[in-house]
Amino acid sequence: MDKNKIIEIKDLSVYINNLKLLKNINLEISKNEILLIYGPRNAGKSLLARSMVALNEELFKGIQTTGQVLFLGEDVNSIEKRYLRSTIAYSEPTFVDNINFLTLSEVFNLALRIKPSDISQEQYMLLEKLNIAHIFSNHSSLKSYENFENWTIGDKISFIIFLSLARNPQVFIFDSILDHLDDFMHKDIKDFLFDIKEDRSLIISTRNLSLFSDIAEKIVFLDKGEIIYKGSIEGFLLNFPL
Ligand SMILES: Nc1ncnc2c1ncn2[C@@H]1O[C@H](COP(=O)(O)OP(=O)(O)OP(=O)(O)O)[C@@H](O)[C@H]1O
Repeated sequence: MDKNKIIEIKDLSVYINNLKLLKNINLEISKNEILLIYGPRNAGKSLLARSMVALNEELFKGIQTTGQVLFLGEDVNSIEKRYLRSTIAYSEPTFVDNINFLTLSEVFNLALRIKPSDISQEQYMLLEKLNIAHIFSNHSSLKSYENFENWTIGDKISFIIFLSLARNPQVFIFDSILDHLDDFMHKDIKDFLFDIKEDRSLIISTRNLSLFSDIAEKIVFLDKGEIIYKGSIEGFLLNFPL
């Protein structure tokens, strides 16, 4: 098997209530690669992204899948879910809202089994790169950020990336979540993602190609559940000028 091939999708179709919403998808994702899943609203980006962590069946009734999604050669449906979702870190915009139901201490305890004030030097440096170290710089700041309602959306997205990284995943999937960053955060997060892609794969789904075309190598253009184009960004822009 090609060791660089991390995810392989073979003739994947997804039906909900007998409606074919993803149509015969074939796709490979390799190590060290940033792949963009690009397409308009309802193109099927989330269905495709979630199929890589076997999540659609858990979320929706009346779903039927044909074809296969392989992670390192193994069908994702036969991989233990907890392991699958720590090695493929999937995040999407509802995470940003759902985190409001917990406090910072609770999230730290659940995810890392430590208190926010007990982070290591290494973790602090990571938070610095993600632009959120100021929150962890002293007790009074930690106190004022204990409630996530006091965080900006950008800070919460950075924090979600921090938590995913702690589990050392081999693949990151950002399902539309990075579209919610402002321009200032965008540049820093993109630099950060470019740094961490070594030995990993990054999959970014977006409706806004121009935000990520400078860091991605490969693009899949989806429309109405079908792959319309798959290949290099340059090739895409030649065929489908923005
Ligand atoms: N649970 C569901 N029941 C019925 N149809 C669904 C369900 N989930 C998704 N769909 C349909 O599947 C299609 C693809 O949806 P999906 O959420 O994957 O699109 P998307 O490209 O991620 O869109 P967006 O950019 O708006 O997030 C849409 O037509 C959507 O209406």
